Amino acid sequence: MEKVAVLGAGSWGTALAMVLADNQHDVRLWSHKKDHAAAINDTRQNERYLPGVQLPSGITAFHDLAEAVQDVSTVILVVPTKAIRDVCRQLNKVLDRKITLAHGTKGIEPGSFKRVSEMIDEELSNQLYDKVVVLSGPSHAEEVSQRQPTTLTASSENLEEAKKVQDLFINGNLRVYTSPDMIGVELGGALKNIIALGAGISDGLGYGDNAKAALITRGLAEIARLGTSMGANPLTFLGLTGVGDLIVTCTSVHSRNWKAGNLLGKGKKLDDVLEHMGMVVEGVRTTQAAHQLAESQEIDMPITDGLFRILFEDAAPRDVVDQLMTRVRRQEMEDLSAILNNRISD
Ligand SMILES: NC(=O)C1=CN([C@@H]2O[C@H](COP(=O)(O)OP(=O)(O)OC[C@H]3O[C@@H](n4cnc5c(N)ncnc54)[C@H](OP(=O)(O)O)[C@@H]3O)[C@@H](O)[C@H]2O)C=CC1
Ligand SMILES: O=C(CO)COP(=O)(O)O
Repeated sequence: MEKVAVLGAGSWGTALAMVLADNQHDVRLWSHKKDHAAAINDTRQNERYLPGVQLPSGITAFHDLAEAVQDVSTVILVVPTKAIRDVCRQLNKVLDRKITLAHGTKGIEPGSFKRVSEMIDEELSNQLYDKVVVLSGPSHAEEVSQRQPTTLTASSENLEEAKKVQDLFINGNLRVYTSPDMIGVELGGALKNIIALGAGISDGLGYGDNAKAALITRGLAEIARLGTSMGANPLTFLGLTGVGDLIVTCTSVHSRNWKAGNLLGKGKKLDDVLEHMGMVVEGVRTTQAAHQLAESQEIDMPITDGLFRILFEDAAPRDVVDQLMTRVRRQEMEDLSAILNNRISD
């Protein structure tokens, strides 16, 4: 049994805490809100984020970060991307020894284009951990909390650290693989949220399965182009954290990104949609970041560009679909082939 702190008491932090408790670990679930931590301990439920789910007795909620991380061997960060830097700065003040550091957050920071592990590396004192581990894959909290079969990948530049995280989480309901391709795993998890917004819009507009399959596969093509140019292994995008997560997020009723896109497709305004959601919709900020990143890398990302125009320039979704359908004729794999050829010749 290990003492593990899960920082972020939203739907995903709570579901991951449940897996750890099922595996007999002593789990400290940290909420930055005092009344939220107290309510979790009192009711043994996280009513706001996972309503109706009974929490195992191995989970204790904390509001005081110092108490939450006291004597833990591992810290799992599961706050939204925009909160990562702030929580790391708070951790510097309260951690007093080296721990295994993992995160389950899916995003890219606008402006800096940093992946979550890069943000952590910039903020957290390097004496406190070795290499960050990312835990990612097709995994909605609602199903994990019902102990339905799910798969994840733990990736790190230090595979021993990834294996520690694999050991902590793996059980009969949750199969955890490892991967050395941190860049590919983090980018796949972050970028699929953009395509899921697009899939929701497509459904909201009343388009059918053909359109969604096209979005998923052409979305995967542009994710692979950007990811490969950033140094990822292109094969990673064919795995759980690439096409796997893309499928689940574009097709599941649980997806926050799909739901937000669906409301946009039905004509709702972005601000109203985000207010209505009440949970983080990472794809919105990631669209901004990926749009900037693609421009700086000179990578063609037409779906991401279309999403950017819908979200930030008030473009009409139907017009964006028309523009995507009438682009210049292409060979299906030409851009990715060119990027791979460049990498081989470098
Ligand atoms: N939900 C899922 O199924 C999955 C989510 N993820 C990823 O996990 C990450 C978290 O998502 P999820 O749990 O769904 O999000 P939720 O919206 O369900 O919860 C977010 C949690 O983070 C808290 N929070 C927000 N800002 C801060 C802050 N500055 N400091 C501390 N805590 C903060 C929120 O508190 P408050 O109540 O105050 O807002 C809330 O408890 C995202 O990157 C998401 O993409 C990955 C896989 C699956
Ligand atoms: O990453 C997820 C599933 O793997 C969760 O996606 P949503 O944030 O769209 O719900």
